[in-house]
Amino acid sequence: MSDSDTETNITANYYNSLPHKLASQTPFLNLKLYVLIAVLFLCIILVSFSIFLCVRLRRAARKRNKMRVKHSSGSIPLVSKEIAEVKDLVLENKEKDEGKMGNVGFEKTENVGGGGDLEMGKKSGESGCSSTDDVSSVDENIGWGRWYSLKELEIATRGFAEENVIGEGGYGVVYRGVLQGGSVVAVKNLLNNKGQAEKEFKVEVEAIGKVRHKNLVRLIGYCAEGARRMLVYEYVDNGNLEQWLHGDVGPVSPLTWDIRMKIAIGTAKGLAYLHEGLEPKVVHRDVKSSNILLDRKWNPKVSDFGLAKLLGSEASYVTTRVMGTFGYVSPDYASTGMLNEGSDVYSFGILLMEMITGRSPIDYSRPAGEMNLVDWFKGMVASRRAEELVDPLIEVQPAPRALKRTLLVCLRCIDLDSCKRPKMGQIVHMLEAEEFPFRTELRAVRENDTLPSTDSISDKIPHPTKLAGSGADVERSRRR
Ligand SMILES: Nc1ncnc2c1ncn2[C@@H]1O[C@H](COP(=O)(O)OP(=O)(O)OP(=O)(O)O)[C@@H](O)[C@H]1O
Repeated sequence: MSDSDTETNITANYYNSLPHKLASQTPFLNLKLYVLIAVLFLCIILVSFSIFLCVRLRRAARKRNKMRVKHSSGSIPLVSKEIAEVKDLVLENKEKDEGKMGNVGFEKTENVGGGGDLEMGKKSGESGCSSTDDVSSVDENIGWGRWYSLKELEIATRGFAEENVIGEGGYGVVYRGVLQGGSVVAVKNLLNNKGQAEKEFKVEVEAIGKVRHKNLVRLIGYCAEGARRMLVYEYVDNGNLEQWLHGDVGPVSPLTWDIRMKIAIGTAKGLAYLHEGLEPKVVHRDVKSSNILLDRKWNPKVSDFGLAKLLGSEASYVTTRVMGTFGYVSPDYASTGMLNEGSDVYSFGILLMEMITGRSPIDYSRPAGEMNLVDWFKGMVASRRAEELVDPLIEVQPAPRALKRTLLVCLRCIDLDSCKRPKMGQIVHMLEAEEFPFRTELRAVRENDTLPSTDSISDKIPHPTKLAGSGADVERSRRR
């Protein structure tokens, strides 16, 4: 091979080599190949990063949505982060306790005069829901409300869109919906949780389907299609009491003393109707601030009847599984499983304390002596520091007599002896009556120079945080 041949070969090799190819110009904007490759590589990295970012942001938004309650005005306070964490802690503890409980199984009950199972009133052969055009016949069928088809509720909630989520409870997600006629409703889409949805569904329909009271949230219908169970309620547009008490409302709470009393009295009226105005009577079993919905005029409406029990007159009801929410469950019900309306009265007493003080029943973020509201409350009353109990976010202090009256109602509601607790109807009168405390109560106040019952109550009320571990398995049956 000649020298010139060798040179030609070397040149040819060079032109075929990778470095040369990379350095060669491409038709795309006359860019060199390696520049083009670098640009492409950068683009791929950027696109992947954007996708990753989108996914993360969506996940975070979904998480936030779960914690948040959305409302049309956007002015309703979110529950503060502190409270949310405390709730999580309580839940964690509960879950541990439930774990300890093991598989207790179904609620074993001895019900004297209970309500029995609900007949769903479904026409035989139907798939479960009405269609829009058979509304009138369905109305005849169930009397108090109507069935909704899945399709109707899908349209009302825009396909159960995330932006229509109002909140999420242990039994499912609640959506805001607008029905075809324009009326606004809340749709609770029950989780299909091993028959629990069916149970909650039946209980709610049975307990409040026919009930009409301005202080009880109205159930206007339901949907049962295949395995889907949904409850349709009137929409209450101003959030719930928990949000207003523990959310971020700034230095002054919009809930003045008078508004709080209006809420307390309305709630008491709603419960009095359940206990004293119905046959069989209804025990709510989950009276707490997040179950008190509020309208724009601060009218309260008791909601969430998923744990309610129907008790016939003279009914005594024993359950091996105590239901309710940590901090609100009465000690006697927790330890014996004996259920009567006194359990709701106790929870109402705790709720009233919460309204006076602005504190949660159990708050792990507080110093040890203040974590348990009942203990702290009693201690303050006993050491005659009742004025210091009032929520610092209340700008105008209540009149001493009004404060005394309300504190007295609290203490009577949480009497360890459930028979000594007042009935809800009496509580309404006590809260409304200007002349209450009555002469006898005042005498006791004068004699003790403090509020009556305090001493007798003080040592007896068990620490609610101890309930779950003390053999009384407090089970909220919530299922997150
Ligand atoms: N009829 C309604 N109108 C407006 N908001 C409602 C209505 N019913 C429920 N909500 C809101 O939806 C959210 C979830 O309610 P839900 O009753 O399912 O759960 P919860 O009471 O918060 O928890 P749980 O049922 O586990 O005790 C709450 O923030 C409540 O304020």
